[in-house]
Amino acid sequence: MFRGFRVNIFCCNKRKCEFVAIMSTCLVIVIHSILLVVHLKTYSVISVRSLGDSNFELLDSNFEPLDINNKSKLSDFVFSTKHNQILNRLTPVKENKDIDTHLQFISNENSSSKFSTTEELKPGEEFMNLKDKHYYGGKSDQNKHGINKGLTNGPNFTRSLPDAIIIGVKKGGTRALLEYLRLHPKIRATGPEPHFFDRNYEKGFEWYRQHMPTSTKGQLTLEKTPSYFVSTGVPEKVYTMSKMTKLIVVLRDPVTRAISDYAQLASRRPNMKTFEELAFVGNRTKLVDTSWPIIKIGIYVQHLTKWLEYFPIRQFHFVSGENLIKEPAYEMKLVQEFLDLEPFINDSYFSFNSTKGFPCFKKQPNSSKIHCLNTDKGRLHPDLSHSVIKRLRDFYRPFNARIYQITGHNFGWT
Ligand SMILES: Nc1ncnc2c1ncn2[C@@H]1O[C@H](COP(=O)(O)OS(=O)(=O)O)[C@@H](OP(=O)(O)O)[C@H]1O
Repeated sequence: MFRGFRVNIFCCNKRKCEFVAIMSTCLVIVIHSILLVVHLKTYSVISVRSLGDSNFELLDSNFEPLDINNKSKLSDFVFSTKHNQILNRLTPVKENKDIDTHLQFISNENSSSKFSTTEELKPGEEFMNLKDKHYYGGKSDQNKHGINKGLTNGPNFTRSLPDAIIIGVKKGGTRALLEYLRLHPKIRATGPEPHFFDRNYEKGFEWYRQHMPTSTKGQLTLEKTPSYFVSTGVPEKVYTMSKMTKLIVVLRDPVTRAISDYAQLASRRPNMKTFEELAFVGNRTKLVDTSWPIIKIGIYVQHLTKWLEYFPIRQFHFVSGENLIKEPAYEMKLVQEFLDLEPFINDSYFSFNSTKGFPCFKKQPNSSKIHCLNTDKGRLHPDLSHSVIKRLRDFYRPFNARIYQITGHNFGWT
């Protein structure tokens, strides 16, 4: 009877009836798929950004920070609301020797049929690609250039363009400085280098902001990309973002900096020419080859002059790369002053590791756990002859003298 009723209502003949049945089934499938996608997008995936063993943030599927006290949101996941317990439920964060930021993309345990795999993302590249796909809105405030300074993601969280940038120099000790600065509760810093002003500028400031960590009111946002110091056009672009940006430069003896840079390159390219072959030109004259980027980076005054066309010298802070190793707490005191921060990072955070020959640090002064930078920081340098070193020192001396004058600081490079 029911069959007859359906046929009477929808179908004039059998073929038409079959057609209606197929179309209805398709419609139901499409509606289900849409609902599934909406559900997945909204609830089923979260990411976790680990900032260290006890420090991390949870982001929802739109990469909005999750308020972990908001149980209604978390109830979508089978997680305990305690930080460590949440972390324990993830596949272990891959040992991160360089304490860079790691992201993990995990499935909602409630919806294993939808996402059955756990995908681990590498820091940096993958993190950025993934985030490119997402955009989240929110209230924003604009600076005088019309660029949004901050984007509000709820009552407490904001992603802000950086207040300060460690712009250089490559192999100066920039990673150490950034990791030390992270110890300060008023500082939020990116792990990977965003390379916004030298490689990703065309992606726009919104892209840049997405790569900044979340921060709360009163916290400073920071990033480090050492190539900014020497890259053409970067000073103007940073100025366009904000002429108030504070600029930090870690300067290291340009001779040891060049050797360090070479050691890094050579470690990746086994058949590389020797340092001497690359650093000098002319068989007899043996002039220093200023076109070799490794040499060119060390002519600090040339690069700084370009920055000074846009920023006054008072907006820079120069850290001695050598002293950052000898007296990290003292250098940190100066940086904190420059950033108008309470002096928080002091001697009690550092512990010199004589095997490594470098300071390591604790995340809490009374903690027994000591963190050191990866072994690619503090590499063995190639042995160069005295005459090679002397020629390089003679070459850099006049440029160094100008740097001492401009910065008002004698770095003591002989
Ligand atoms: N605490 C601590 N641990 C290890 N290494 C330290 C530290 N402080 C400063 N340094 C020095 O940092 C040098 C690497 O500099 P960067 O971090 O700026 O390098 S990079 O540009 O980001 O590749 C690195 O250079 P090399 O020694 O030539 O490897 C170190 O001398």
